[in-house]
Amino acid sequence: QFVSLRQRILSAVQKNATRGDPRSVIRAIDQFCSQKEWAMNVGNEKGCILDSVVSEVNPATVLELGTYCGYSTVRIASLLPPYAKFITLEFNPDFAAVARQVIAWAGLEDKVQLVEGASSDWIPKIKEQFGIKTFDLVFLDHWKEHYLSDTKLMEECGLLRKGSVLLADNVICPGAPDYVEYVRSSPRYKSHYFRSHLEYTKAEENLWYLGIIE
Ligand SMILES: O=C(NCc1cccc(CNc2ccc3[nH]ncc3c2)c1)c1cc(-c2ccc(F)cc2)cc(O)c1O
Ligand SMILES: [Mg+2]
Repeated sequence: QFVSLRQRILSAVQKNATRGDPRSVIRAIDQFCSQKEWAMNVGNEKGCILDSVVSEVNPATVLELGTYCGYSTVRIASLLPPYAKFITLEFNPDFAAVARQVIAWAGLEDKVQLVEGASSDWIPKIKEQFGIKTFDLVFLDHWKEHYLSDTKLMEECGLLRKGSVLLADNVICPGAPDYVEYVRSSPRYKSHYFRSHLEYTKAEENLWYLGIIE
C-alpha cells in the first residue's frame, strides 16, 4: 500500500540510525534524502550553519516554527544546555507524528516540546503556557508567507528582546521577500545572510540571520 515520504524517512532512521545517537539520525536522513528522495529538511550544508548559530547563541530558550520530520529539531536539541527550553511548532499532524518518533529515536524527547497547531494561535499563548519570557533564538522554517506576520506577532507579544536571534530558512527558495524587505529596512534589526544551497541540490539559497538590536 502507499507509504508516505515522511514514513519512508522514519523507516530510514529506524533502520540505519542508532537509538540515542542524534548524529546517526541526522546522517540517516541526509543519506536517504540525497540518495533516494528529496525532502524539505534543512539539510547538512545549511544544518552546519544552524549548528554554528545555535552554538554561538547558546540559547536558554528556543522556538522552531515548522518541525516537519524533526531533522532541524534534532540538530538544535543536541546542542542545547540541559536547562534550555525548546519549543517546536508543527501545524500538520502527520508531520508531527513522524517528528515525535524521530526525536524519540535520537533520545531527545526530554529536551524539546513539540506543540501541534498554527503559529498564529500558539504564539500569543506561549508566555503563559510555557513560562517563557523571551526567546534567545527563533528558527523560522514553516510556511514562507507566514514569516513576516509571525515575526510581527512575536514582536507584539513581547517574545523578542535586544539580542534575540532569528534564523530564517529558504529566504531565496521558495523565498520570503516581504520578510527580508521588512527586516532589512527596519532599524530594529541587524541582519546578515549566509550563502548556501537548497538542501540536497546545487540551487543557490540563503539562510537569513538577524539579531534584534532595538
Ligand atoms: O515550504 C517549505 N516548508 C514549510 C512547509 C511546507 C509544507 C507544509 C508545512 C506544514 N508545516 C507547518 C505549517 C504552518 C505552520 N505554522 N507554524 C508551524 C507550522 C508548520 C510547512 C519548504 C519548501 C522547500 C522547497 C519546496 C519545493 C522546492 F522546489 C524548493 C524548496 C524547501 C524548504 O526548506 C522548506 O522549508
Ligand atoms: Mg526549509
